[in-house]
Formats: sequence, C-alpha cells, structure tokens
Amino acid sequence: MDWTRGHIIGRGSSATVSVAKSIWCDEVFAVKSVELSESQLLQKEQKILSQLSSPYIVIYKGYDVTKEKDKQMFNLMMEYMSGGTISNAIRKQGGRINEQLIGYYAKQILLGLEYLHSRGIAHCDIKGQNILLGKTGAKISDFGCARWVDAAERDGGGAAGSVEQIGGTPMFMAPEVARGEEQGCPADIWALGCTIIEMATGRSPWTDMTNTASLLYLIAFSGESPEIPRFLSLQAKDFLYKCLRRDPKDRWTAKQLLRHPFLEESNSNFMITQDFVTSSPTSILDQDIWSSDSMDRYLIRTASSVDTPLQRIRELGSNSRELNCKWNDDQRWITVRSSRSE
Ligand SMILES: Nc1ncnc2c1ncn2[C@@H]1O[C@H](COP(=O)(O)OP(=O)(O)OP(=O)(O)O)[C@@H](O)[C@H]1O
Repeated sequence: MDWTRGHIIGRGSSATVSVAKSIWCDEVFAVKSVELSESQLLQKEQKILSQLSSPYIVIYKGYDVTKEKDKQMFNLMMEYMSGGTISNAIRKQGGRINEQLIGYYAKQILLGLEYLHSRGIAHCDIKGQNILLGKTGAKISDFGCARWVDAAERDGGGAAGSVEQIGGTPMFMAPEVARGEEQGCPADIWALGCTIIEMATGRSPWTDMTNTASLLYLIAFSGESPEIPRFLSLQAKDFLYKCLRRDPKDRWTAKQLLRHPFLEESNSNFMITQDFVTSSPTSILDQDIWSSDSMDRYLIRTASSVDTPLQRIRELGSNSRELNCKWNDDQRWITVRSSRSE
C-alpha cells in the first residue's frame, strides 16, 4: 500500500504513532513506527495483531518497511481511533466517567478479552492508556506485551524457546505478576478491575503510591486489593470484587463476568457523548502519580530457584533507572520501557 505520513498522534516508550493516508483512496489510518533495527517488539505485536479479528480490538491494516531520512522504519498500520485513549478522555474532562458509560466500556473491553483469552492470548497491559475510543466505543490496542499463554504451542509466540517474560504496568499488575510467578488471562481481569477504578475515580487504583518497589511489594504481599469506590452501585462493586480477587484461581473469567448483572444493563447501542463524562475536583490532574515510574511499562524477571520474589522486587526498585533499554548480566532482566523522557 502506498501512503503518506501525517502528524504524530501519540508517542509510546519506543514507538511513534502518526496518522497516515493512502495515496490511492482517501482512507485514513494510524501507523505505529520504529526504526527497523529496534523493531523486535513491534514485529511481535504485528504478528499477534495480524491474527486477530474482533470488533473490540483495533483493526490490523498491514505492515511495511520504509526508508525515511536515511533510516529504515518498520511500520504497523491500524485503523485510526479518533477518540484517543480512555485515560485521555478522563484527563481532558478533568474528571471521571459515570457508571453507565463505565459499564458500556467495561463490556466492550471484556468482549475483546473474551475473544483473546479463548485464543490463548493474554494482553498483559490492560489500562486506560491502551483502550482506544472510536465511533463504536472502546477497543483494545497495544499488543506490545501480549503473549500466548502456552507459548510453547506457538512457534516464536512470545516466550517460546527463551526465558519466560512477565511484564506490564506496575500500577495495574496482579499479585501473581508482581511476585514474578505467572501472567495469564486472570491477570488481564485484575487489570480490567484497576481500569474500572481509573474510570470511576480519575485516580490510580493504588492511591498515594509513587515508588515502584513499594507498590510492587504492596501488591505482591500485603493481602490487599485496590479500594473499591464507595459511591458505585452494589452491582458495580460486586463486579469489581470478582475482578480483584487476589488468588487468580478465584477471579472470575471474562466469560463469567459478561453474565454479571452489572453488564446486563449495558446497551451496545449506547450513545457516547461528552455528557457522560463529569467533572470531579479530585481528578487525575491533581496527582502526579500518572507521571510516576509506576505507570511505565516494565518487563520483570520471573521466579528462579535462586532468589525470592522479595529480592526481585528490591532489585526492580533499586535498578529501575539504570535498566532502561538494556539487558543485565544474567539476561533475565530485560528492557524497562519508559514512556517519559528522563
Ligand atoms: N490506532 C490508533 N489510533 C489513534 N491513536 C493511536 C492508535 N494507536 C496508538 N495511538 C496513540 O499513540 C499512543 C502510543 O501508542 P501505543 O500505546 O501503542 O505505543 P507504545 O510504544 O506501545 O506505548 P507504551 O509502550 O508506552 O505503552 C497511544 O497512547 C495513543 O494515544
């Protein structure tokens, strides 16, 4: 496909996302680009996204390699989502999203998760920043951390043939992930619960936590779950309890949650208007947690026989700054991707 690159619409830790237009027709799409020499993760994302087809997942449009200003670029083409991310939507309004709209988005995210999980894929980085909004509502995007749950089944599908990787965004990490034990479909459900709290309160799921090591310790060992907003309806609260059970075996699956009464009322023809976003004096604008380390994406070391989860968390806390974009000696710590410029 011949196309022209337009203005930048988003920057992640490694990639830049621009609008683009086909030369032959007026189709507008989004293109996520990175230098070819550093495109390993984006190529993995392309491989996973190209196999997916669901109304609740951003539509894959292809990929190519281009030469721009003497650089070879790897480009992943996707549908353009004009509404930006859920986090942007909250931030723009300086507020929070009302319960009816939360139910509507939660149902769409769950339909996307059910589709992924039924194919043995865990997204591993569900959060407001990775849910894009468009004319039909919410879709899951950014498959940079996604993996096949049983990687050995898929040739090259994530961790196959290499040391198992666990990753995601600390603020949204499930206890078993923070401990470096496992990262399967239940971890996406925990992250969905955290995303619902993000939508309902305009705050991070763990308030007053800005230090990544302390946050991971709290999630891993405290026995606590994020506080469920008191002002939500009983059904919404119950839905969140089912998402935020600390034991992954007790957490409800996407399929079960889709039958929860909280979502029964959610109408798929629900009209999205600005009116559904309300102002709140205690919005995410009031806290700097969203620009803290804990909102960056991390890939963390998995459990080994020679250390304890506590040791791994301590290392993460003390090394997080130095870990940017490099492997460490034993090759099990890998890239810490920061979405902010230092
Ligand atoms: N299809 C799209 N349509 C519109 N905007 C998009 C699209 N894809 C991405 N964006 C914008 O670009 C930003 C960065 O995209 P994305 O999260 O995929 O990059 P990333 O490098 O994987 O990010 P990170 O690693 O920091 O999570 C998004 O937050 C969003 O604002």
